Amino acid sequence: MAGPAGGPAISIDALVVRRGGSTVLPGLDLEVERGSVTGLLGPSGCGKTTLLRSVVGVQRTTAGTVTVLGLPAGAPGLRNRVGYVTQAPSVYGDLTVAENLDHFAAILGAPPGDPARVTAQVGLDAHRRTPVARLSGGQRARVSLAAALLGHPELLVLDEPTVGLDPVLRQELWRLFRELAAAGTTLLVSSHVMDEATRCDRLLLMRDGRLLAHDTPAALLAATGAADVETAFLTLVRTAPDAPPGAAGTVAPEDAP
Ligand SMILES: Nc1ncnc2c1ncn2[C@@H]1O[C@H](COP(=O)(O)OP(=O)(O)OP(=O)(O)O)[C@@H](O)[C@H]1O
Repeated sequence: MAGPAGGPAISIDALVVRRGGSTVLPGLDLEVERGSVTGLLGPSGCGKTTLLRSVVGVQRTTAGTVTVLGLPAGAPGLRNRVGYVTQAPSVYGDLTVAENLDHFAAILGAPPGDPARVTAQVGLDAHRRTPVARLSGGQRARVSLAAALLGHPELLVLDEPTVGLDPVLRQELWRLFRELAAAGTTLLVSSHVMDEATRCDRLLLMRDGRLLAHDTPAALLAATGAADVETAFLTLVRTAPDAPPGAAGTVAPEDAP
């Protein structure tokens, strides 16, 4: 069922996506290695969520191919192998943390003990019996993350998982992401927060649905001569061929992520 174990986790070839009458991804190529943390960075509206949706197979695509763990994105065989956390928490407010996780574990056929394991991983042990509606926004986001960790997915696709979290929690979550990658999980993580970029193995810098760069943080800094990833990004934006005026996601300095 699995693709070749040594193959890339994600392989995208000439992907075109149109949404709402405009072309969001005009022809994107990408390979993501297994067991790595790849950060997807770019201004609001540049197409990050659209790319993540394409990887998990919930986005209607116009052309191109998206291969995930050796199978077409969205294939039934990937259901238990890919975890996806959207920006909006996707858990039931009227159920407790434990009830939510028991519910999703049953659907996935996750092993017994998995709900307790993932609850501890996201630091919500003290809230197991709390209805999700009574949690803070950051706690709710961690319940969604816990649900995505059920069953030990090989690929985790996380859309801005640290939004609304305080610095301590962000640091703890990044520690968890690094632990998961060290154990062989592949993570694709979108973020607006450039200081999180240095925690990634590789960075995808996106503008107007195009990848301006795909490299290690150190190589990006070396190539641009910038002292930090935000400056490197702006340097790349200035030197990249122009996008059409007013195109979605065009970076203005004050809009830089
Ligand atoms: N449901 C939709 N229907 C039509 N167009 C959409 C829809 N969702 C997003 N778009 C458009 O697609 C483009 C890319 O949106 P996308 O959500 O992928 O960007 P993003 O980089 O994830 O933004 P953000 O960082 O704000 O979440 C935007 O121009 C947006 O207006």
